[in-house]
Amino acid sequence: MTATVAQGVHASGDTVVLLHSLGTDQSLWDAQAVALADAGYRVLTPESRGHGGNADPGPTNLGDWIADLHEVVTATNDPVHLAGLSMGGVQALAYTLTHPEEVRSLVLADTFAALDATSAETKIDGIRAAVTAHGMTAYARTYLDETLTVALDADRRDRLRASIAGVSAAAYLSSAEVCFRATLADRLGEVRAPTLVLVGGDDHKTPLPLSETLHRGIAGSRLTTVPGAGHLANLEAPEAFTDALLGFLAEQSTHTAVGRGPRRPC
Ligand SMILES: O=C(O)CCC(=O)CC(=O)O
Repeated sequence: MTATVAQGVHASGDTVVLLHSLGTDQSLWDAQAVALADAGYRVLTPESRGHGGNADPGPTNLGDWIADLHEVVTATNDPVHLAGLSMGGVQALAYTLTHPEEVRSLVLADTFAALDATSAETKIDGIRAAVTAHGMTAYARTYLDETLTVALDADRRDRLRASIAGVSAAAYLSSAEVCFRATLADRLGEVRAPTLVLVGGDDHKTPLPLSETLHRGIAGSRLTTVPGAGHLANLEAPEAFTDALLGFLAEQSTHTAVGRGPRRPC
């Protein structure tokens, strides 16, 4: 994974690692990275294999993602707050189960621990057929039409479309296979990190029942619905999503988080 630090203000607080979804890149987190940096966190937004600036051909199993993330986290020399959306949430959960001592807190947004096997294979078959027959440029348009429930501004929508179109079909498919075939539901009881489960109220890609399963399985977890948002809840309702994230992290942080307000220079 390539890792970049959000343009730095207050970079001395706890580290928050934000993991993007299938087809997107670190810019998925632009709004939250700025808000978290303003609140005093050090923010890392690594890019998954085959996504954004990460030229790797794609993962072969969950272990690849865990190993990549281990490099990012160990370089911080400190446990991190780990947040992931959809595919990023699967990565965050798998990482927490493997390296629990490195995770201060966990945020699982619009994601799942396991899909039922039939719907996982149906999703994978659909992606394989679409990206093979029509390529990623066409797939990116379909993705936006099927995923967004809120009209993004034209520039944001274009950047999202370009990030998806920029992923190779092979990397998209291998990432989807690893993500959708994850079977972590039986291990939710092992999670000890304080956990926030967030889901867009109109997320029909990873709908509420999947988040309810996470919430039920992870002792002491909190479930928050983001009203008026779909699958990319942090883009579709950035204020509400960011407020929920900041509020949760403030309770878990070892530094005193700075409140929302104008950015201060380093
Ligand atoms: O590619 C799709 O149609 C859905 C992607 C998905 O649900 C996983 C993700 O957003 O990470």
